[in-house]
Amino acid sequence: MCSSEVDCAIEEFSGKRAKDLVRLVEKSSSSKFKDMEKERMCMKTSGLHPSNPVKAQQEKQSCEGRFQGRKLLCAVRKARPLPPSRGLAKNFKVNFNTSDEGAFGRPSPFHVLSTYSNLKMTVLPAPEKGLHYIFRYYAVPVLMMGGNIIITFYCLWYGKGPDRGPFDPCVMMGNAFAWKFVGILFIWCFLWMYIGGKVYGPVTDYGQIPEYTGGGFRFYFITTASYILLHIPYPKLSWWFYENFAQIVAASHWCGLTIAVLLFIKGKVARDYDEKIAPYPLIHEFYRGIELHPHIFGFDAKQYTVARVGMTYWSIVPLSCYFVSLDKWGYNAGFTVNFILQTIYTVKFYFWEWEYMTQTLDNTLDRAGYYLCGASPISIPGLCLFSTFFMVAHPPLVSNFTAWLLFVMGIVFIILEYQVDHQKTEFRRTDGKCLVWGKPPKYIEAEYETSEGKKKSKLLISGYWGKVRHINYTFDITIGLCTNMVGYHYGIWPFLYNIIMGSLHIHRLTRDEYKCMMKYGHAYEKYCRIVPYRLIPGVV
Ligand SMILES: NC(=O)C1=CN([C@@H]2O[C@H](COP(=O)(O)OP(=O)(O)OC[C@H]3O[C@@H](n4cnc5c(N)ncnc54)[C@H](OP(=O)(O)O)[C@@H]3O)[C@@H](O)[C@H]2O)C=CC1
Ligand SMILES: CC(C)=CCC[C@@H](C)[C@H]1CC[C@H]2C3=CC=C4C[C@@H](O)CC[C@]4(C)[C@H]3CC[C@]12C
Repeated sequence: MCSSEVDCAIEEFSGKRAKDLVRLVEKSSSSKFKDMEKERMCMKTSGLHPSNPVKAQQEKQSCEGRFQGRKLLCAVRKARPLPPSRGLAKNFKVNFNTSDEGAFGRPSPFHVLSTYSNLKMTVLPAPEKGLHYIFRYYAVPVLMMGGNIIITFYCLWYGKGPDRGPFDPCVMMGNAFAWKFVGILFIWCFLWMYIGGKVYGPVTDYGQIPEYTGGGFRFYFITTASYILLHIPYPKLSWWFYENFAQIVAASHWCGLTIAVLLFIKGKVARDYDEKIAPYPLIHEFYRGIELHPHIFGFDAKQYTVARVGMTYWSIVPLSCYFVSLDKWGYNAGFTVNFILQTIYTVKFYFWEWEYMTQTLDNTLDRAGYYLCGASPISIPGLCLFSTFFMVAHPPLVSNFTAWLLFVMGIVFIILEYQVDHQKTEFRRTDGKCLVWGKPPKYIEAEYETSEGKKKSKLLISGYWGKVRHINYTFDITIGLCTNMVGYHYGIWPFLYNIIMGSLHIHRLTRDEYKCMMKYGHAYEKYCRIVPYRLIPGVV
């Protein structure tokens, strides 16, 4: 006999495990994290823990009762009916009706767009079908891929300035110069993947040790120097580059798309690791990617497409556009500032490439699909560097003083962003035995589960990481603003990168927090309580 309506509902749900789960949840002191914590606990109690994919797969059936969990919670809380489906995670949400808002707040609307890729798709059962499913797994990939192409080519046409002529869709096929240029660039980057020692990333939960090519800094200098030296035999090289830029981006896009298709086929038929992944609609898998660290021709696909091909554009686009602008208009303080800041940002990237490859979400959470590998060869030159291209035909009108003030601010933000990223890397590298702002760091001990059992980690609460949870994103946004602000007289156009990357940053931070919450549970909740702000101290 059940002693109460609540217990009846619990027994009806799935026995003692569920009862423990709900009681634990109800006891939880902080309700702002209940949704996430319940999700974790349901996964644990039912064997569906994210870090135990194989076991999870075997026991997947045993979580059948989770759908009744929603019914159960209504009884437990005598609450309002649950809100409509939120897709993937919904199946585990035993109680969604928390009225508390807090540091973490309600699951953000940005979750809808999230890929949650490293949360072991194995353990997350296929989402329920419905409108939300169609939107998230069909519409979002199509909109992102289609939108990316349409916006890029429209902007590249418009950015050419008053003498642009009518829009010609044939640019999307490239031309002979563009294909030669892109062919050489891709092959050059390809060859450099074999030069330089090996660098290893953190072992994944399914036992893969990601392997990357070192020597990024040397690659950057030799590539940039070679490009500059090529101007001796071909003095008009920068002009050719600028005049054929849309075609170059188009050819680069076809190459990126081909790599994304190859990665998709490889993920379907020849995975490097037998990581169990739940099936999703093909278009979503293509967009999100299937494998986490696929190797093609013996090297890491994400490093090749993002850190080598993509970031090479970040070096040669500003260089070419600056040469052309000098030729066309002479010295312009605004353009000079834009060029120098873009260049320093690239140098900083290569200086920090190892940390990018081993520590960042792109490489620990995101999979190798269209989003990273296919889009980088088009989006880095076409969107990230659009403002620089745009300013060739629309020279900045800011005063020298404003331009150099923005320069100083940009440099300060680049240094700050580097310090934030480096502070975390050093802290993790030394396992907390380092100085942060001259003092031994404070941290929260966190624990997470992997297929080899429990592991320990630390969450830094000193230094920048003790002030705001994603202050590196804030600095990244401000670097972009200082770089492009020199063109503000031309309205919204120079800020295209800021708008798109700003949205990607917000999407990214929700994915990151979701990942950390699932990985560390209460420890991350504690971190969010100690450091309640996400981007700006005292504000948001
Ligand atoms: N210009 C551009 O287009 C973009 C630039 N960037 C830049 O790249 C850099 C890296 O960004 P990204 O990888 O997204 O994010 P982060 O460098 O913020 O890395 C997030 C990860 O760091 C760990 N972590 C979080 N909080 C703490 C803490 N308090 N102490 C210790 N470890 C913690 C967690 O991983 P774990 O599981 O190891 O605990 C978390 O998943 C940033 O500087 C960002 O601005 C990023 C995106 C786009
Ligand atoms: C669909 C669409 C528009 C996708 C664009 C995705 C990519 C072009 C970007 C996604 C993540 C971006 C980056 C992450 C981190 C970086 C470190 C920073 O120091 C340099 C820039 C970058 C490599 C940046 C580049 C663009 C992305 C790969």
